[in-house]
Amino acid sequence: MSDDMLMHFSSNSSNQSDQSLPTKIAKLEARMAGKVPSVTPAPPVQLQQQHQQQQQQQPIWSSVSSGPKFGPPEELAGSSDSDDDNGGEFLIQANTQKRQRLQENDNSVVIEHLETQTVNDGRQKIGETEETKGGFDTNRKKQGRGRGQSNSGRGRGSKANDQMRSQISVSTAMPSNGQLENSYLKDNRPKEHFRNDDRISLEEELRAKVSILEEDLRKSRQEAFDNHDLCHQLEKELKELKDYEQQMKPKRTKIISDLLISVSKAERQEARMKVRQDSLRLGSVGVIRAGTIISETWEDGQMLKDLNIHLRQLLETKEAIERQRKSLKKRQSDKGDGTDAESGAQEEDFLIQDEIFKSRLVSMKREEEAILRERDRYELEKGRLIREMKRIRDEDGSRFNNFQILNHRYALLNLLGKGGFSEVYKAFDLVDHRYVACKLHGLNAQWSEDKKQSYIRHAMREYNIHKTLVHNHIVRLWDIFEIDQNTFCTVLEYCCGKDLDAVLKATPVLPEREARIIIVQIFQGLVYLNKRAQKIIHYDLKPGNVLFDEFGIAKVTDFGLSKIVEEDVGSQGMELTSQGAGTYWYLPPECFELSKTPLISSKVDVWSAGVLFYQMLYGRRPFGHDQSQERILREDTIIKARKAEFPSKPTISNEAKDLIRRCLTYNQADRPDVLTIAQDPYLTYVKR
Ligand SMILES: Nc1ncnc2c1ncn2[C@@H]1O[C@H](COP(=O)(O)OP(=O)(O)OP(=O)(O)O)[C@@H](O)[C@H]1O
Repeated sequence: MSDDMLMHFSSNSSNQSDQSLPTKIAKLEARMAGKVPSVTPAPPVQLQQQHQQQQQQQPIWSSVSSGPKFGPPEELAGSSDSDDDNGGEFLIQANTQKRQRLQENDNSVVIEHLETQTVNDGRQKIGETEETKGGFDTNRKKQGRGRGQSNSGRGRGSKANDQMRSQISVSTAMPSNGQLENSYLKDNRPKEHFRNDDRISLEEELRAKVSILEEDLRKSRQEAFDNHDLCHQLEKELKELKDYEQQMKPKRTKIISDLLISVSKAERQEARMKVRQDSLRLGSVGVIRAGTIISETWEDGQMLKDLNIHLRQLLETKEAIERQRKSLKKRQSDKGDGTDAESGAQEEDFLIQDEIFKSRLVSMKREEEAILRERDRYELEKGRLIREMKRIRDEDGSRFNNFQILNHRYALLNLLGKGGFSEVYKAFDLVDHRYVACKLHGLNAQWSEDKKQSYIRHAMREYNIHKTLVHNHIVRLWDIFEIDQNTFCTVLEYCCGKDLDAVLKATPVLPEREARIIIVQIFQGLVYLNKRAQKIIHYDLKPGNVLFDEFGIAKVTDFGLSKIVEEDVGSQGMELTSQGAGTYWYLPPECFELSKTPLISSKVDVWSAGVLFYQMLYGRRPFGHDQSQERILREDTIIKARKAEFPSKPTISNEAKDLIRRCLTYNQADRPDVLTIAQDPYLTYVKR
């Protein structure tokens, strides 16, 4: 072969795709010499080096795997044709290689063992922290998990693992090509030459990987340790906070109750001061003694005295003017009918004089009416003052007036009022942080055990009915507990507005629009009571049992006399076994039936609501308004209450009157029940 050609081939040999150059050169030389060379000439040193480089440049997966599948790239397969041409020589070489390989086998076993061990070591170490199922797959899973847990871990560990992953994916993606495998086996010589170096570099590579993984593991452990530490620290802080909260709770409670007590004390002082001031104007309670009997009497205040003096003066002046007018008329008639000019002037004088008196009398009438209105206002103020005086007196005499905390929870503040057997206090719930009304039921210590038991049974019945009621127009009952042997407490939703009784005392006649919305709310509460599985008759609907919250929402309260309607009750109602002491002005005729046990139903509440509505509109009750309870019973006032009369003033709509008539239907059988009357168009606010 010429030097030029040799140069050409040697320069081409730098092209990595031609890996069988030595063989080709040998073939060409033989062809040029016209014979097949008996001994293949040793490849030039340059080519040997290139071949070595090619071996080294083979991807890592080819050295990791010792199986034929992972053979060299396809150039080897491409050179197989020419290999067939000098097959004999190749066989000799292959045999020689076989021998060498046998010698090396021992070494390779050692190295393979090492490889396996290194990989296993790596796995084992990883397995110390995470579950290992074996193989790279497991490693991959770990890597995935690690990524989720630590970003830094991803950067370090993932590079090595990505490399491994690519090796695996390439190896699995390689087609199993028999030709390729054979050619690889046949042309295995260069590999044999570099096997040791490859194994060493592989070993180093694996070691590097293992150390990266170990480093990763160390860092993950450190992170886990740090997190554990942090967790521990947070737990400790939480516990400290809880302890602190626990420690502070009584202090906080104390601060809240102290503040509430200060406010309540200031309110008490203010209330007493106002009563003193109002007393000067409106009057006060004096004591009169008649022999050994001491009784209280009301002494009017300056306001009423002044009004009365004014009224008296007005009357006196009015009488004087009337007298003057009479004498003027007398003089006029004595004079007779004059026809001259003088008598004509006198006549005009009389007329003017009379007109002055008449006009004065009219204006005095206006003044008198104003004074009478003032007197009415005075009476209302006097009533409010008397109630407030009574409340203060009750508060002063109450054994719960010293701001006790009941049941470790309810801070009692000021007395709201006193009922027949109970005192109602405004209180603050220190647990739920809201105002409540605590109704303290006191049993008279003088009562027999039987009477006490009966009272408790009665109150428990009320509680059991009331506690199940949850409606916007029914006062909620939150709690019940015993205070001592003779006292227990029910905790109610606090309604800071006045009750309807107080409203009507201050303003006896309400505009129809206001009265209507109040009665609509009461009926909504009643509808709720009648739509439950266990229907309830309130039986004691009256202005004092309708409370208002801060927004003016009306709520029905006091279920002390209420009755649960039994399931098998007929259309006429259930038997009224315990008559109770409902307020007679508001009870229907059937409740006064004494000849037989009355049958009652929700129609009782319909009647009461009718009386309430009438009272709001006309400022008086339809039956027995000025009568005492005792007189109503004695005179059978309600039994005789066949028809309600409607005063001409104030003017009330026919729809309102019709509703009242329906509610006050004398005959119980003809009276609509709650659910029926609730359909009345006057009680619905649907736009038409
Ligand atoms: N939940 C409440 N919120 C605000 N004030 C209330 C509440 N319950 C009752 N009161 C007020 O407490 C006072 C006494 O109430 P209580 O129900 O004991 O009296 P009563 O109805 O007049 O008496 P009785 O129950 O003997 O008929 C009344 O002025 C009432 O307005």
